[in-house]
Amino acid sequence: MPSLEEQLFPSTPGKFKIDRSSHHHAMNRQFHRCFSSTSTMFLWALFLIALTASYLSFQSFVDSGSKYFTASWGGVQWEKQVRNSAQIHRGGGMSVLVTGAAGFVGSHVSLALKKRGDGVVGIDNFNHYYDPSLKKARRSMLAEHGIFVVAGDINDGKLLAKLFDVVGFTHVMHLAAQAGVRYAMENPNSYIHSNIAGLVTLLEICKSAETQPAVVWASSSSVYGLNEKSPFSESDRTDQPASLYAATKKAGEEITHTYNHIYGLSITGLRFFTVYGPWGRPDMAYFSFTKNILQGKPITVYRGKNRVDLARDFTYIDDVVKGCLGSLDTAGRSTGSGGKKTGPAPYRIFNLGNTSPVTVPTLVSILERHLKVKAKKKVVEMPGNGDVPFTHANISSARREFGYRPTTDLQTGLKKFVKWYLAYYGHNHGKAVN
Ligand SMILES: O=C(O)[C@H]1O[C@H](OP(=O)(O)OP(=O)(O)OC[C@H]2O[C@@H](n3ccc(=O)[nH]c3=O)[C@H](O)[C@@H]2O)[C@H](O)[C@@H](O)[C@H]1O
Repeated sequence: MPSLEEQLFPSTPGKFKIDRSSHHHAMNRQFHRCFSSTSTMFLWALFLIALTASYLSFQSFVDSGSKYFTASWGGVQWEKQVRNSAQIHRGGGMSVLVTGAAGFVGSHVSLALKKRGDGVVGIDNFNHYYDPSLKKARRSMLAEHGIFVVAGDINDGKLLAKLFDVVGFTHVMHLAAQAGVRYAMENPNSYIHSNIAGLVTLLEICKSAETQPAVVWASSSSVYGLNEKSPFSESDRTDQPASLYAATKKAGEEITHTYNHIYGLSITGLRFFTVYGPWGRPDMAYFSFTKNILQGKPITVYRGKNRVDLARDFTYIDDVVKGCLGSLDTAGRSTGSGGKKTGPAPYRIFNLGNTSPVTVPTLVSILERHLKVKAKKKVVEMPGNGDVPFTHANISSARREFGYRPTTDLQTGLKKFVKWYLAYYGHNHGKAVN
């Protein structure tokens, strides 16, 4: 389809063919006669100029119109919603911008903050990495508690700047990210878009704010990569990532460090260890296993080299939420203003794990017990797609700094997850109905 511009002003000379065949001589003569007088030519030129001018003004109308009509944010009503949501209802409370608020950890943290009286504004791009209807359901749940989640991308600097115009956020809880270890091989650019470019856009806005917020953000246990020293301590090496996901999270740790160093932003990076629970992520193993077991479909259980089972330091969502709030409470101020540093600010990194790894086959047997259904297991050797053989957090640093103490074992946490899953989806979710 030629563009409107091409149709009006063809750029290819070949498209303006003058038919010289004898059949059309009469028409051609008329055509020439038409142009023979200079006054007619002048009129034609005027007509063309008018046409061009009206086309150009139509174009600019379309441009400004699309900006106006497609904007999903802005306006008096919208600003009011943002302001109301950010309102603090306790003495000494904070106003927090939560990115990825319609996500798993984001929705839980938003709710916990709101419940204790802090102001919360969420932002989420509702992408299709997994079923957006679950994200929308989380947003409705948050709306019932007076939390407004703005539909927008953290790469939209104008939107972020606007949010900071409307609310003087004291803290940013940055949880928006492209998650998933193995999906990085399918869609590497989405990791760069969210975890690198989006992070930088967000930090640029934070550093430019008149009163800079303190930033707490989600790194990942995956930064330990092929580290074999166990348990993993924050000071262990993190220069051997096994996936692009891990590499972008590691890059995030370095990028946030430069913003701390140059602009005085207070930074806390949290290395989450395979977080699970109600309202969780459907792409994660415990969630997809549950779905498949209930549907009577086989599940694939990866196994490491030499038939060694894979293990994860599965961490229950409520424990992680406590860690997030503890981090926000102890974050310490950013020192800069309007892009200028006035002194050093804290830069911290904490493991938020459970300190007791569980193997994947054990995870499956716990699910079987809770679901009262036997799984059809297909055990295959771990493909080289980004997985690491095990994770195990040393959490003494978070314990020391803000009393982090996980209290939920996998058995108990999965029971709560299964209860939520059955209430939300029912027993027959996704089953073919005959
Ligand atoms: O701690 C993190 O920082 C990361 O935690 C999570 O990654 P992982 O620990 O890989 O969790 P998850 O996919 O649930 O696989 C769990 C186990 O099941 C095994 N697994 C997986 C799928 C499958 O089909 N079969 C299987 O055996 C698999 O081999 C693994 O051993 C987050 O997704 C990630 O976003 C990031 O936050």
